Amino acid sequence: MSGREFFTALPVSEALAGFRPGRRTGTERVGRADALGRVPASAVTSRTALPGFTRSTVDGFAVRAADTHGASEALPAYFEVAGSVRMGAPAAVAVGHGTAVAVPTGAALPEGADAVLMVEHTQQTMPGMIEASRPVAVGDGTVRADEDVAADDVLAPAGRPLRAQDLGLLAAAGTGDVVVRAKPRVGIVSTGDEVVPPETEQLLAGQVRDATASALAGLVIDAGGIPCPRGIVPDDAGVLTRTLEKAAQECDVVVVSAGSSVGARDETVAAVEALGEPGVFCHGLAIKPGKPTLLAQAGEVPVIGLPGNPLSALVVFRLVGVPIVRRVGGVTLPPAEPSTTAELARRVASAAGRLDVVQVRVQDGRAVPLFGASALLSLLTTADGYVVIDESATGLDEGQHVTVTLYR
Ligand SMILES: Nc1nc2c(c(=O)[nH]1)N[C@H]1C(S)=C(S)[C@@H](COP(=O)(O)OP(=O)(O)OC[C@H]3O[C@@H](n4cnc5c(N)ncnc54)[C@H](O)[C@@H]3O)O[C@H]1N2
Ligand code: MOO
Repeated sequence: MSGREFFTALPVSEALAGFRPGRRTGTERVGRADALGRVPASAVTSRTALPGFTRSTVDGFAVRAADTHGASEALPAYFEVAGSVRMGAPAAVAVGHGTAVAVPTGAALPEGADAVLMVEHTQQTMPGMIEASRPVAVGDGTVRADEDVAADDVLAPAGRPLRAQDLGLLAAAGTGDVVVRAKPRVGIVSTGDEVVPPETEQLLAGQVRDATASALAGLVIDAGGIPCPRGIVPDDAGVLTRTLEKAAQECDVVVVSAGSSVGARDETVAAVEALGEPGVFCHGLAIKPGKPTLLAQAGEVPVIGLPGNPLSALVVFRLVGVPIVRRVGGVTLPPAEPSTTAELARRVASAAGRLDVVQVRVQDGRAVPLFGASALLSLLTTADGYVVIDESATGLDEGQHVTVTLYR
């Protein structure tokens, strides 16, 4: 893999498609109660069919559909009620020609029945007799024994993080635990002589509390990973190299923020290069904000160098870092981000060949762009979401309908 020059910024789509480190986490078995958001390592299949028995979907009377043919208000069909089915138990009575068995919603269909008449379409004429004022077709008011899930059907595909409804289906199928990918450990390194721990009470002029590491930890958790804070490294090439080396040995992904621009103290590129083969994949992405982004590999471990400005770091990590963390954690079917469409409240300019990420507030169906230097983190906390202007566009017009990806 060849290194690229900072000022030949790589399009984001090319970076996402081309940068594919082979690292994948191992597998582990987790109980269903702990499986929310976890990623099945292989497809989870059902041992049995569900519901497993033919089931009524209405309160009514199980009958043979043929016995109701032609039934109407004027000329009802008559049935002798042979008994009733209890919930949670097999039907004790069968349905024969001209007989009906009372069934509650969800009960097992009795032998001989092939449909259920809704109670509203029947009338009791005398004790033990009902009349049906409408016909039913075979299968009406029922679900088949394998209609929800057939034996060997996939309950949850490999690579798609488990959602609440997946856990429900696993429970219905009696699946108590799942083999999932281990959560990727993501080493988070902050750099800069001016960056101090967030716990610092009093700042000297020139100092800033480490904002990026805390926010990145949140995004890592969202992406299904485990944040592994590796502290703040001063502007010292040797210390940075050793910190990154150790992080690359102990983590599945390494993220380092700041020092990847072109200033005199920007040591990150050299430190990443020192990690060895295959090395730097690209230095510079065609994205605003976030141009000084570095993608590299230490062996199979992805190393992501983010811009120093916290806003830029978070924008890039969301677009580029989160997919990498997910992939390492075995995600092949990433969840869709929540989004809405809105009318752009004012024109936004953008350069062709560059992806622009515009923070917006959404008010009354309108997306109001928020502008300010990428040094201003409060822009992100004010935003409801963001609009992406892709590489081919040179801006968006006022009144244009745009897709806003929403922050959860
Ligand atoms: N001559 C040029 N200067 C700059 C360019 C450029 O292309 N040419 N790009 C600008 C852009 S865009 C960005 S973004 C920054 C990124 O530079 P670095 O990645 O080298 O980051 P630093 O200079 O170290 O830091 C930038 C800024 O962010 C603050 N920072 C850093 N880490 C943290 C943290 N963990 N928490 C809070 N704040 C942090 C740092 O104090 C600086 O103020 O370069 C521009 N310059
Ligand atoms: O890319 Mo800087 O990351 O625009 O603020």
